Amino acid sequence: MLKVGFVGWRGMVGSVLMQRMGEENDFAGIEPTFFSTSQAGRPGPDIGVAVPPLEDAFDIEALKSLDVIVTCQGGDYTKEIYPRLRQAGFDGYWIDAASTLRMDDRAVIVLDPVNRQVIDESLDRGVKTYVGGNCTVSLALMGLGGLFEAGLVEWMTSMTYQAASGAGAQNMRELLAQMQGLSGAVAGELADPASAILDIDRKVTAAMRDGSLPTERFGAPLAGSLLPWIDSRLDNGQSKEEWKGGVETNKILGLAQGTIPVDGLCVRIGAMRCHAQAFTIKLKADVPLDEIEARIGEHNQWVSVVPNDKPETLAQLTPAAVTGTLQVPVGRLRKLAMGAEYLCAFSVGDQLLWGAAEPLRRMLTILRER
Ligand SMILES: NC(=O)C1=CN([C@@H]2O[C@H](COP(=O)(O)OP(=O)(O)OC[C@H]3O[C@@H](n4cnc5c(N)ncnc54)[C@H](OP(=O)(O)O)[C@@H]3O)[C@@H](O)[C@H]2O)C=CC1
Ligand SMILES: N[C@@H](CC(=O)OP(=O)(O)O)C(=O)O
Repeated sequence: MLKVGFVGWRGMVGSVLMQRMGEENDFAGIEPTFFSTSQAGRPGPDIGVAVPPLEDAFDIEALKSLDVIVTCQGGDYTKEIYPRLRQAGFDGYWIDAASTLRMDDRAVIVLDPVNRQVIDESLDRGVKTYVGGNCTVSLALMGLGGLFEAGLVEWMTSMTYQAASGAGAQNMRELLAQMQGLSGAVAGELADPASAILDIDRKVTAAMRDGSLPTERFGAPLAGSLLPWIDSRLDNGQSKEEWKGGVETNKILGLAQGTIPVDGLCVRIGAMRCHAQAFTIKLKADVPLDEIEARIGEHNQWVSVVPNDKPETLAQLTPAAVTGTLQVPVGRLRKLAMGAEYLCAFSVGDQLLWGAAEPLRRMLTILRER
């Protein structure tokens, strides 16, 4: 039985991972040990069977004794522990949610419905480091995998609408507190159907600008607004989040860097945990729309094609409809006015499931079943 250590299981991504592993009965086939950077000695999680107290996540000797380490603890932890652990002789598998090692030559980015072949070949070659992809990248490939698999994509832009959860649990709370602040600023007017909408708008705008909303996490009001910048700036003017779109897509697909250019703008919006993306896809040929829909819809069991009409779109293609599910609907499929090889599409996906925890859970299953 595989000895598996879990680090970061208490966090938001880790909790979703624990939940999914419970739902899929994944703990049955492994011998789990739970670690913490701050709670060593405290009771472990409730996984249906007794588990020993939490171990110290900085204890290299304890970590070294494992076959597999799954970490959702974050990049700082990976930066500190991974090199020390490998140097100390750890030869087991390292499965990680953080971006730190993604572009490292020793690591494979895992998204098995899309790149199972890359994963299997890497396992055969003895690769021991497997990292989940950036959430928007994984969700784009889960949705449009059928087009990439058929070699139809010449280039793609992704304009994102990213949820607060991508920035962390505290950011989700801050978004809600901002919403509360805005509605509180006009509570009286909202209760009075006769109040003037321009008065309401003026007060809401004033609340957004007068510093009364909490902005410690996002740095600016997100509720009632949006933030067209995610992560740090690179020298070429891209944000780091935008850079990941190109480099991670090609790496996941097992292609040389730059083979399929992918770029766009990444924008934070006031959704809770579902990322959405609007794509412009330059096809290599004028493929009919029904063939495109078939290729997208048949690629994996989680993707679905939403008919390009308003009622179906509002019912199926929104964060409200998708959140908490593994579904990745793709809709608004039509050829753009630029020409028959220019396709647009819109997709939505839960960024904590396929965007973070699910690829890791499935990588552990692949190891367990080998
Ligand atoms: N958020 C996201 O959407 C995505 C995140 N990731 C990666 O996953 C990493 C972790 O992200 P995320 O899960 O959002 O991080 P969290 O901040 O939710 O959790 C990280 C760690 O914080 C510690 N912690 C301290 N206080 C608490 C508390 N009250 N409740 C729970 N945990 C607490 C826990 O470690 P301990 O037990 O050691 O104290 C926990 O494992 C990120 O750094 C990123 O690298 C990857 C993809 C998406
Ligand atoms: N940066 C993403 C979330 C995330 O954690 O991404 P990454 O795993 O690439 O650091 C967002 O803000 O929505």
